[in-house]
Amino acid sequence: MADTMTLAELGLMTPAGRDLRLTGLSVDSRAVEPGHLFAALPGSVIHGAAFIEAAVLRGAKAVLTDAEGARIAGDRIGDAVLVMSDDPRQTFARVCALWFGPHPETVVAVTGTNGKTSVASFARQIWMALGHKAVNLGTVGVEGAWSYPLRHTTPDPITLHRVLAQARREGVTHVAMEASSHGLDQRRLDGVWLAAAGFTNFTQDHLDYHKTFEAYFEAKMRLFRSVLTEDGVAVVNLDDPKGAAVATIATARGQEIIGTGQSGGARLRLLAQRFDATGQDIRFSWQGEVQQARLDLIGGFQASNVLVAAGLCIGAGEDPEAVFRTMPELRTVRGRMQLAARRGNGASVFVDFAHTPDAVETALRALRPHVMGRIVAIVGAGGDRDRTKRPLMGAAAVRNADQVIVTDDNPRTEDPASIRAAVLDGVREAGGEVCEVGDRAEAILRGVDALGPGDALLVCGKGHETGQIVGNDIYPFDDVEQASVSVAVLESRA
Ligand SMILES: CC(=O)N[C@H]1[C@@H](OP(=O)(O)OP(=O)(O)OC[C@H]2O[C@@H](n3ccc(=O)[nH]c3=O)[C@H](O)[C@@H]2O)O[C@H](CO)[C@@H](O)[C@@H]1O[C@H](C)C(=O)N[C@@H](C)C(=O)N[C@H](CCC(=O)O)C(=O)O
Ligand SMILES: Nc1ncnc2c1ncn2[C@@H]1O[C@H](COP(=O)(O)OP(=O)(O)OP(=O)(O)O)[C@@H](O)[C@H]1O
Ligand SMILES: N[C@H](CCC[C@H](N)C(=O)O)C(=O)O
Ligand SMILES: [Mg+2]
Repeated sequence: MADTMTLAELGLMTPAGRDLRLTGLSVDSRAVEPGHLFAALPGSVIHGAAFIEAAVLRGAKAVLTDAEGARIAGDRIGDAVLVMSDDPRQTFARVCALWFGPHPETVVAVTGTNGKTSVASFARQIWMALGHKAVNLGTVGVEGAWSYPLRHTTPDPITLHRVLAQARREGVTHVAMEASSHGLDQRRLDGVWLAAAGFTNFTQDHLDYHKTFEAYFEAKMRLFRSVLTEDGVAVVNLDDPKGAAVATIATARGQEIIGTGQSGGARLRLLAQRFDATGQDIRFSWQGEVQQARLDLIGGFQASNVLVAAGLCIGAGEDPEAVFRTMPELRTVRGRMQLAARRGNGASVFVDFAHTPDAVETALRALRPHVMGRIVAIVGAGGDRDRTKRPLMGAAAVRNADQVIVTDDNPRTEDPASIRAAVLDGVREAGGEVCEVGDRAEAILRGVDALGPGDALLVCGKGHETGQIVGNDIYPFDDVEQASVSVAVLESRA
């Protein structure tokens, strides 16, 4: 990382052709230190230009903004130098890349409503099995050959480039990162050079932010339209209804396509799956050549994620045969169809991160072929998030489970009872057996108690999370731990 850099070294031009030396970068006026460049970005709540005066008072020497920002700032910019850009978020992302210096040699990114963390983890596991020093970066932080906590799935460009440059210094050569729709829309990863980019699927989420399905899809497509260059490889799950549209966008950019899935046109094509209690065997073909592999992973959709991950590794230069040989070593991602506990009567408890209608449906349907008895589902929806998905999640649960318990999942600043009521509306509309248990620990206990021999419980929504967010507080809570505790309590009573 540079101690200081000039505007010219960062590729920034001022209207008067002035240059000056900067001591740092910030997007938040409260983080500005003397000599910083302050990026006054158009926000979803307010334009950052409203804070230019505060940033200059704290010593900002240069301000990067757009025409609207310059208008808002007026003469409050004082002696600081104004740098204008039509797309200041993109310019800022590129500035961050230059400031923090090179990232690991090979970076791939994956987008999609569901499956990003799983694909990123599988790609990292494949690389590590092949002897590379690799990490995945996203919802679960940075994991693998080097670890680092993160607050966002796709961090802001300052954090992202600081962390990537540090990973390189730690000897990391390969990174698989998640590209969230917020991150893509806000150009957070526009300064990253990608070898390959992947698409898993497109269903409902985050409409609170994007407003329409079209805007949500277009945000995701920025990965192929803008971030991945022409010589990058696009790995596209063609089984998704939007897969063909994604492939068309990538082809128009001249990107090489690796299609995955059951579709006839897939270069990495899934031919057959056979499920058992601990995982599945898959038959697939690579450019027509048939292969077979054992996956110790629960859920048919995990095979789809594994193929996208394999495609990304091949797209980034690995030998396909070597990649396929690593498949039996892949382990489930924390909190994704994770076997958390087993009762004395043989019933299993799985913890999964399903927090969208499609994920709830996919996860429950995927569990079915692994289970001989009934399936009980625990479901809840997050507060301060897309409200329209709540009844749809309830309906998805009741359509695909034999019994449903509705509970709380991070109510945040909303009234938990009204979130549960919205989920219950969906359950009742679809018809089916349901009970409401607000306290999540008790819901899990009751779910485990309901299990007979051969039954399974799927605890949806929190996956790897270790807290329940109520108001602005986070209370320690871990579904995997609660599942074990519940089994222990019930077995000791038996
Ligand atoms: C909705 C959203 O993504 N907001 C992000 C966005 O904020 P914003 O631009 O809308 O902020 P704003 O409040 O309108 O303020 C505008 C500008 O003024 C600046 N400001 C504000 C106040 C002040 O005193 N001084 C100041 O300079 C802000 O830094 C900002 O640049 O830009 C900020 C700075 O980069 C981010 O911190 C912030 O992420 C918030 C914290 C967030 O929670 N984001 C979540 C929703 C998110 O990004 N999630 C995704 C997806 C997860 C998933 O897949 O489910 C993720 O990648 O994690
Ligand atoms: N390919 C898939 N198709 C449908 N559902 C999936 C798929 N992969 C995972 N899921 C479901 O989505 C949940 C979340 O998976 P994962 O964490 O990999 O997704 P993500 O895209 O990273 O989510 P987030 O946007 O919250 O970061 C899983 O627990 C599972 O229920
Ligand atoms: N990245 C997602 C995770 C949701 C997890 C779920 N437990 C919830 O709180 O809704 C979000 O912040 O919308
Ligand atoms: Mg994720």
